[in-house]
Amino acid sequence: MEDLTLEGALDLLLERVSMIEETESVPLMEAVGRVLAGPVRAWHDQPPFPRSPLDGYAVRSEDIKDASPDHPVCLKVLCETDAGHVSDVCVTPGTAVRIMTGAPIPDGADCVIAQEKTDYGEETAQIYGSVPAGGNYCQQGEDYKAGDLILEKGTTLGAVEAGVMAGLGCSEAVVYRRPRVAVITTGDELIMPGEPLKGGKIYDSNLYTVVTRLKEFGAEIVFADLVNDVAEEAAKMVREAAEKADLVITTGGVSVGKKDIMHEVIRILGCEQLFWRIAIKPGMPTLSAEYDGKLLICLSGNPYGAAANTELLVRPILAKMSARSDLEPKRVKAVCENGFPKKSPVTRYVRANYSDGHVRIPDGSDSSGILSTMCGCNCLIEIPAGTKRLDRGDSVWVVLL
Ligand SMILES: Nc1nc2c(c(=O)[nH]1)N[C@H]1C(S)=C(S)[C@@H](COP(=O)(O)OP(=O)(O)OC[C@H]3O[C@@H](n4cnc5c(N)ncnc54)[C@H](O)[C@@H]3O)O[C@H]1N2
Ligand code: MOO
Repeated sequence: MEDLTLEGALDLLLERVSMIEETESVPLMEAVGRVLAGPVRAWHDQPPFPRSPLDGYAVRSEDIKDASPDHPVCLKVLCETDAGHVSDVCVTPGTAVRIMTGAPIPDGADCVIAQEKTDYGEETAQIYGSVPAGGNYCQQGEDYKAGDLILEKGTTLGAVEAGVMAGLGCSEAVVYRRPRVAVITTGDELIMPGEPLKGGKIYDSNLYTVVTRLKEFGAEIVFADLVNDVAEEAAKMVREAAEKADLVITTGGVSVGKKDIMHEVIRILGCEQLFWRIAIKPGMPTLSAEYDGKLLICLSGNPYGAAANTELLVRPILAKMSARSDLEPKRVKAVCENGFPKKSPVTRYVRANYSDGHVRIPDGSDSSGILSTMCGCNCLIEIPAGTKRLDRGDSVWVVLL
């Protein structure tokens, strides 16, 4: 099993999950990042009426065709119409309606002249220029027409899509339910941030890295807790978490030490083990099983290993469950701006910064146990198994975070 590649591990995991088909209606304000469960069609024209794109006068182009600063045309101003109000007057030969940006253009007018090209008259207005028919005239439905397909089923809603739906009059969006994920961190050494630091203890950082990243991927976190290195307790917690979740992620306790309890947890739960060990670093001892029809993915406890494998292993699973192609890992080619001296007996993923075709490895330790040097990084460099070293100028694949 040690020859299992990342792709092989992903195949084993992905074949056991499917897209969540359940749907729900959510307030549009909270719908960003959610996936539309059906197409959105317009039920009215946008804009719903012809409107003025500027402040000026709604006129008949015919009336002002010969107007110029030297030979102004004088029109009778019938009334004023502002945005949000409808005027029932009709612009007839020799007349105009004072109009503000966004107001409906009254019948009879076929163009709008900007107020800067007039004397701003209230009773009568001197017009100093001409506008062709249809000039400064936003047609009803120029954005979209009733019946038009506005957003396709499967669209991941962003801020712009939310605005477009709001423009249509939607206050809710019908979307697929989010994947429910449980996160459990294991280790006698762990204490929660906020508690006093005691001898031999460290703060639990994985719970925060993994939970917050999964939230960024759109998961609903239904369970998040830490547990001591006691297999029975951890098994109880996994059982409880799996009742609520579609997917259970744990960190720690997967290697070969006496306290690496996750192997025992799997036995206690009577799980089908899918794999243990992947030929990647970090994350070599990753363990996976299926429990009660749900995936249990046990990541390495090393903080960088947990963070990197949340990207490499968990993210593609959530992409599939939530039908979010925008979550699929993106790989690009880049040229190294600096080198990496270590050998890579297995495929290695090194934290780095990608910009404009170039990639730079940060100063400081690349160790699996160290997280701080990952701050500000936006990619993982994939160093193929068997590579002796990376040099400046080498071309590499990077996985964007
Ligand atoms: N004799 C061997 N020892 C180890 C091997 C091996 O092949 N033979 N593999 C090493 C590799 S590679 C890895 S990766 C680690 C994986 O260990 P575990 O996943 O079992 O993780 P732990 O031992 O529980 O923790 C590792 C490290 O990370 C710290 N940790 C754990 N959880 C958290 C957390 N939630 N927040 C912050 N830090 C955490 C923990 O204290 C350890 O220092 O095994 C190697 N050993
Ligand atoms: O596989 Mo471990 O996460 O390298 O250090």
